[in-house]
Amino acid sequence: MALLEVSGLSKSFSSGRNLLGRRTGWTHAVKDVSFDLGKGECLAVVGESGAGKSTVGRMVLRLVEADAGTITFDGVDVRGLGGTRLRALRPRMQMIFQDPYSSLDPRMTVADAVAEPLVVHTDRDRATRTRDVARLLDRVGIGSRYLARYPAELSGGQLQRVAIARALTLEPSLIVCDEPVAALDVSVRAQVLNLLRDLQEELGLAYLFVCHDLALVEVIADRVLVMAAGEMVEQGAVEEIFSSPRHDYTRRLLKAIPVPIPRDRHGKFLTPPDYVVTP
Ligand SMILES: Nc1ncnc2c1ncn2[C@@H]1O[C@H](COP(=O)(O)OP(=O)(O)OP(=O)(O)O)[C@@H](O)[C@H]1O
Repeated sequence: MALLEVSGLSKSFSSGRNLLGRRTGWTHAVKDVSFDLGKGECLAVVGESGAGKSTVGRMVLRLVEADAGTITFDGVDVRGLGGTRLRALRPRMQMIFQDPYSSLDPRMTVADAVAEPLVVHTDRDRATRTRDVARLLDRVGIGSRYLARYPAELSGGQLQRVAIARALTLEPSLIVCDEPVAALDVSVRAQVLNLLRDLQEELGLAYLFVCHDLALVEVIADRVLVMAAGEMVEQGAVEEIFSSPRHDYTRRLLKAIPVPIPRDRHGKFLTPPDYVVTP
């Protein structure tokens, strides 16, 4: 059984109101999307802007309510869950957003931001929390001198590492990564991607990796789901889709791949100063 099974997922948003306050139309953001995601696997959801990628990720976590379809996580019908049972499931499914500046509370220190899920969802005492937070921050490459800093004092790359640590606090088995490196400087993208890859391997995490950059998909993902205008275009193993795309739309996306981040012979992204970033 897959960790996550999604079937027939659909969502429309009201796309505006006229002067009388009447709805003037609907955007069919996601139409009949289905996929499976195994434990420890990475499925990339790709497509152009507005294709419906983020909406799929948000529906899986119930941050946006689906209009139709089923979402089964570890055998549990996610759409059927209410209050307490949904809260109980939350720790196991986390999200990393594109913009770490807006995903972290500017009034919380780094230590408090990472500790917060532990305060809300566990009864660990302060000393245990402090130890766990320090260990997590260390694991994502943030030294203890940053514990008392505020988000405004950190760089984008450091903040995204803090957001990753926060997502890991409750030991999730699935993380929805919504364009997690798109807002970062090219020079730190590779570092954050390597971190995500290493964590996935170490912790057996499954990633639903929303992304528009196919150059990253080739390295980070096992399988890829291509979306256009809310619909599934095709899905399959990355090698299969990259070497023999069945659909013209996928071929166009593949042609538009920007210059990839260089990699070493093990597939690890090279980080400066191993290569020079030319803007
Ligand atoms: N909360 C919302 N209210 C109204 N329309 C929305 C909302 N969220 C998304 N949409 C619309 O749904 C469609 C799909 O949006 P979505 O953000 O899922 O696409 P995307 O593929 O992730 O694009 P991007 O890469 O630009 O984020 C778009 O037309 C968008 O404007």
